[in-house]
Amino acid sequence: MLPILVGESIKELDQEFILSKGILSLDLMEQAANAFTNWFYGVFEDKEVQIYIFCGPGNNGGDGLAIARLLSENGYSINVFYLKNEKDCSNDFQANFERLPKNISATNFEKWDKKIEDGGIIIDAIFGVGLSRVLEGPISDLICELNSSLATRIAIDLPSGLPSDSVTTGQVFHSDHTVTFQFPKLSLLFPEHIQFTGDLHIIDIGIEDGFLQDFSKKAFYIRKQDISSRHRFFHRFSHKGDFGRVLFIGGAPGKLGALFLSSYAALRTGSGLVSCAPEFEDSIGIQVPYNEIMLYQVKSNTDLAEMDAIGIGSGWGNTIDPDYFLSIMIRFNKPMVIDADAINLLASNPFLLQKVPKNSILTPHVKEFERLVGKVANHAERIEKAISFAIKYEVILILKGAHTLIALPDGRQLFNSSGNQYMATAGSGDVLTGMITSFLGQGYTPENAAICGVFHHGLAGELASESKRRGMVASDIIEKIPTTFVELKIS
Ligand SMILES: NC(=O)C1=CN([C@@H]2O[C@H](COP(=O)(O)OP(=O)(O)OC[C@H]3O[C@@H](n4cnc5c(N)ncnc54)[C@H](OP(=O)(O)O)[C@@H]3O)[C@@H](O)[C@H]2O)[C@@H](O)CC1
Ligand SMILES: Nc1ncnc2c1ncn2[C@@H]1O[C@H](COP(=O)(O)OP(=O)(O)O)[C@@H](O)[C@H]1O
Ligand SMILES: [K+]
Repeated sequence: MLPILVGESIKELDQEFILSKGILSLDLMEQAANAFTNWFYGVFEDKEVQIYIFCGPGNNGGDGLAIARLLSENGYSINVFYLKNEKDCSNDFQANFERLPKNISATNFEKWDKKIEDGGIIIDAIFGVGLSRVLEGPISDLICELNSSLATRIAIDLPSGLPSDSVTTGQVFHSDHTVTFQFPKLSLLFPEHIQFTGDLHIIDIGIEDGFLQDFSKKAFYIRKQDISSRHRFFHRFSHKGDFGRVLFIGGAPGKLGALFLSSYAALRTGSGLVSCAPEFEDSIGIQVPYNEIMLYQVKSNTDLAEMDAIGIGSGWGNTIDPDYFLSIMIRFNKPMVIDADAINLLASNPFLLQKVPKNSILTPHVKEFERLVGKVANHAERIEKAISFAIKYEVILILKGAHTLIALPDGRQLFNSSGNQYMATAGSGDVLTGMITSFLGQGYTPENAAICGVFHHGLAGELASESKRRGMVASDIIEKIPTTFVELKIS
């Protein structure tokens, strides 16, 4: 998985990498500028448009100057604006300033006539990871002016004004695209920063993943290539018992659909035998809309240990007796998947939290999470609370949303890359519960079940939205689960 570096380690990385390779920081800047322009050529082919590059005094500005040169050599029309005179800028800024071709006009930003031609592109190379304080004065005014323009806006490494791993209260560049180097900066994954980040592109500037590993052992970004090694593989003689027997408990009157969505998602994820136990006094007469799903009744003497995994909470309602939940946890006594109303039950009966089987997987959305841990001010605090919760209760806490966070009991934090906004539709969380429970029942470790469930769920959502967009519903995600195995070449 791709390490996410925070704080001082970002600066150390740069230094150690150039030392180990025996190259200059200027060479690494050139690699970064080449990686950026290669991305740019793929997205913006029209060389007639005017490109306005705003360069700060540090190495982010240096990147901007190197990019200006490369784009100009490739036939694009470039206008450069700098914030400080050359002699007050970083060494690599100065070196790239000297290298600017004569045909590029470079002007102090205070002399800018504030004109942007129709269809123009603004590239923000003002500040990157070296931001040291909130923006103010003329720089803040400049960003405000740029944000009001109709141009396409692109940020290099980070939108200027955004700290790399915390929230900000100041002015920030609003990007349509953020092209960040090597790994996502943590703050780019915060929901409250979406208007600053725009579409996130992580580009490789030549620092190997192995090299990054030494700088972060805690936070990681889950990508497509991280998934297949976490899967179990089945052979020709595998039988349905090998694929696991799973049970879903939930579905109070009026909320049966949630239970069926979880159950059917588990079948599509590969479970051998799927049962569901709706929360009805007499559930035997209930029509299950899928022939493959069995009805089950949880009685006081039912041997739940015969199940390989249990997913509990989808549409369970708010009238469940906490002692009933406790008896299920005690009788099953293995990691289980706890979602929705089961999470609400834990939140209102904290004594139950101590009884949750170790390594269970909790999947709250933001509101359910706040019921568990109290109000939070921002996503940075939410992440901290998720980490502490997972460590304290020795569970896997999956905080759902864009870039879903998987907080592990050993303190590691994994951020998901798959999925999109069209997944914000009723029942899509129930589908996730079904998928994770299915992998758990197929014999995956809780960590691998969580990672595979979250990644495949997001990928299924992406595939379903290709033709459905905002009309996508949770059942469409389920129908695309099998295709995710094809896409990832999982048998
Ligand atoms: N890491 C990598 O792998 C690679 C990194 N590279 C690039 O380097 C970038 C980091 O460069 P960097 O360290 O020079 O910092 P940068 O963001 O340019 O800003 C520092 C300057 O801004 C100033 N300043 C700060 N805040 C301010 C404020 N609020 N208001 C006003 N001024 C403020 C600060 O001044 P000071 O705080 O000292 O007063 C200093 O002059 C990184 O994001 C990436 O683009 C690539 O080239 C190669 C690979
Ligand atoms: N913008 C988004 N990007 C990626 N995934 C998203 C986005 N919005 C929602 N999702 C995913 O959709 C699911 C929604 O779950 P949840 O809120 O529990 O829905 P419900 O309660 O309706 O089942 C989560 O897995 C979440 O990660
Ligand atoms: K920037």
